Amino acid sequence: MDTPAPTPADAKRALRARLWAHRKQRYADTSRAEREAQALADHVLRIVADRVGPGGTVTSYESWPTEPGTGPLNAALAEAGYRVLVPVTLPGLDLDWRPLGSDERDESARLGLEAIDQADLVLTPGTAVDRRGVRLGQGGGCYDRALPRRREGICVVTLLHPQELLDDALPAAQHDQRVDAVVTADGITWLDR
Ligand SMILES: Nc1nc2c(c(=O)[nH]1)N(C=O)[C@@H](CNc1ccc(C(=O)N[C@@H](CCC(=O)O)C(=O)O)cc1)CN2
Ligand SMILES: Nc1ncnc2c1ncn2[C@@H]1O[C@H](COP(=O)(O)OP(=O)(O)OP(=O)(O)O)[C@@H](O)[C@H]1O
Repeated sequence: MDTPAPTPADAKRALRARLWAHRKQRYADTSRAEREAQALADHVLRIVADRVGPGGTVTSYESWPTEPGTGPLNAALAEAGYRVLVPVTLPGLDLDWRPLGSDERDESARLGLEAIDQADLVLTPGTAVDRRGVRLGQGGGCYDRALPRRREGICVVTLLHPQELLDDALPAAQHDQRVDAVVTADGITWLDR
């Protein structure tokens, strides 16, 4: 019997597994991770300075191990007087938002699903992005649900490791929300969309 042809979802799953294995191997070296997190912060702060007014709102996130580190970035944004919101993942894999520094378990700190409409710039995690701005995430579809609630014209910037901006096209589905730019420790790339 023939093996069924792989679906786009199968292709995404296989690609995530490959890229995550690579992250695990390369970023076991914490000094490399720290160095790259600082460089990433410097690049993102340039975009923020260009696009977000004083005291404006940026949605960021608290990085997991082996993701590009957002610790130095989030600290620098707060220090510079920006309002930083981070996601809270709800049971249905939609995203609520809370201020950076609040307790994730404190339900009274939550701002609601619509709070992404307060953002002047949206930063997202990701696993890979292609040259058209198609983003591969964690596989939950969380950002695909949240991004349509941002205000019109607000840029979406995905933070990746350098080798995760792909020249080969990613499988794209109808629900996939495209991103405007990728920032890695190597610099900023604005994408054709
Ligand atoms: N640091 C960081 N924070 C982040 C993200 C991220 O990528 N990085 N997210 C980026 O989106 C959101 C969390 N994404 C999530 C995606 C999937 C599952 C999850 O539980 N997945 C199940 C499978 C669910 C299903 O298939 O329906 C699992 O892994 O068992 C949890 C969180 C918000 N916060
Ligand atoms: N707007 C939406 N409403 C309901 N389900 C959605 C929506 N967007 C995506 N999904 C579902 O979420 C699942 C995962 O989508 P996908 O593989 O594109 O996630 P991802 O972009 O990698 O994840 P994430 O955004 O969490 O980082 C798919 O089964 C998809 O059908």
